[in-house]
Amino acid sequence: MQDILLGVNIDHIATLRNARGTNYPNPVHAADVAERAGADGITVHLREDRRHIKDQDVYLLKETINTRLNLEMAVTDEMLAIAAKVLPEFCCLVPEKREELTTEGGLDVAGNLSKMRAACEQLKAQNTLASLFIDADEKQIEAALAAGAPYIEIHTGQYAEAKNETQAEFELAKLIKGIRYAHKLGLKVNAGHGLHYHNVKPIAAIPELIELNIGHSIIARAAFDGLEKAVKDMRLLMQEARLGHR
Ligand SMILES: CC(=O)[C@@H](O)[C@H](O)COP(=O)(O)O
Ligand SMILES: NCC(=O)COP(=O)(O)O
Repeated sequence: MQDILLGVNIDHIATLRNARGTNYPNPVHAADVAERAGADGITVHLREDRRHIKDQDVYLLKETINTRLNLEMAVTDEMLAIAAKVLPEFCCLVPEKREELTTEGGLDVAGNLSKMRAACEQLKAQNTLASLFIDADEKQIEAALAAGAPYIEIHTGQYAEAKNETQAEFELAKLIKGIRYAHKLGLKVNAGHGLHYHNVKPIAAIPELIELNIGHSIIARAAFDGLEKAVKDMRLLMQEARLGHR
């Protein structure tokens, strides 16, 4: 069975940096450590309010990382213009509300098909691989295909925030059904949001998944164990899951 890839989201390195307005910890340094620890890609979310990752971080990361940059952003003219200058390898289009603490759900691609299609066409024209961040919902999966996105990223937040084992199993079953359906339609399928060291294995074990994008839990673990070990430990759990070790 194919290895599953790990995209490390370093947003919250920038959260820590911005807490004091210092120039450390530096997201470029974090990306280097993560890549040397085995990250297959670096993900950053350039939010409209720049609460963590700033524009300069994105440009510097594009120039310095050795794997590939996945730029997460809202579907706005401002962000599409930035993506046209940065030219990231991947661009994951996500919903965004200024008042949200973190991403709360997937895009409504079905309800905004022409806008999503235009964004995917612009990204394709600049040779950036578009990924649409959506819930594991058949209507949204079909809309993502219609929009022309080669990738989707399935939102794992409801699974991650499940209050008990029964709810987690229910959400996991929904994710597996949606991921299998998207794969059958020919979409390349990633997943992410809220994954951590105690809930990642059932998701990593889903064979149709190409990559998991994980950030908050890795950066949190790095505060105690260091970023290199935090990344290596997450990758090990993902690889064990793929080999069938529960
Ligand atoms: C789309 C998603 O789930 C995350 O990648 C996103 O970056 C979360 O936003 P914060 O990093 O601001 O919590
Ligand atoms: N798209 C998910 C991501 O990049 C990281 O999400 P999280 O692990 O910080 O919740």
